[in-house]
Amino acid sequence: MRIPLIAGNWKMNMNHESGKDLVRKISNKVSASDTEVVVCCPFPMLLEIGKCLSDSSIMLGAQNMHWENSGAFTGEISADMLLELGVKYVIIGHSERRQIFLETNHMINLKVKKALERQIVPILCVGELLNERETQQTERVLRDQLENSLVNITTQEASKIVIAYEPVWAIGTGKTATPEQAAETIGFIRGWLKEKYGETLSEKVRILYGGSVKPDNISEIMESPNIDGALVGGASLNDEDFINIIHFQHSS
Ligand SMILES: O=C(CO)COP(=O)(O)O
Repeated sequence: MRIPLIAGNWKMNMNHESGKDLVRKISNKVSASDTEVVVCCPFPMLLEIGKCLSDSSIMLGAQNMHWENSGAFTGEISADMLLELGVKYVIIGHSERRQIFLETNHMINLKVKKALERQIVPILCVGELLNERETQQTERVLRDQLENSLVNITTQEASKIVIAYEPVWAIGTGKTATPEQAAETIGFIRGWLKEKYGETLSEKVRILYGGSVKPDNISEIMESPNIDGALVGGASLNDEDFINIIHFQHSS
C-alpha cells in the first residue's frame, strides 16, 4: 500500500507573514491521517515555516538544492543546510528549473543522489512540453528524463524516491491533463520502473500528478490506482483550496 502524498509547491510566492498564516490554517484542519502532506516553501521561509509546523503532521519541503556539500557555489543551498532546517522532502528537476535555469538531467541526477545520501526524499519531476505531446513524443521524453535522472541509482535508493509527472503544458495554465491522460502516462512511468528495477520496486514508488490541480479535479485524478497524490502549485497558496485537495477522499 502506497501512502497518498499531497505536496504544495509555493514557488516564488508568499512572505513570512502570509506563509505562517497559511500553514497555521492548514495545520489546524489537517490531522495525522492516511495522507502525507508536504509544504515546499522558498528557502528564506524554511526556518519559520518549519517552526509553525513543528506540532503538526505536515512536513517541510524545499524546492531545489545543490549536489555538492559546500564550496564556491554562489547562490546555492546544500542538502546539509536543508537538513539543519528540518527539511524532509526536496523538489528536484521541476520543469521551471529545467527550462528557465537550464538544469540538465545530469545535474538532476547528481541532486537526486545527494538528496538520497542525506536522507531527504527527492520529488523528481518529469514531464513533456505541449509540442512533444502533440507529436507523440511523450513516452520518449519521459524515458529519456527518467533514464538520465536515475543513472547509478540502486533499487534500494529508488524505493525512497517520489516521482511527480507534471506535463509542462498543464502547469499554471488551468489546462489539466484529462484523468485518462494522467493515468495512462503515470502507468507508463510505473511500467518503466518495473522494466528497470523490477515489479516489487515499481509497486513501492509513489507517483504524483501535477499541473493545475484544484479541489474540483483532484478526486477524478486520484481515481487511477497508479496515481498516489499531487504536486500542487497555485492552489497550495490558498488554505481552503489546499485543505480541500488534501481531503479529496471525502469529497469523492
Ligand atoms: O508546477 C506545479 C507544481 O509543482 C503545478 O503548478 P499549478 O498547480 O499552479 O499548475
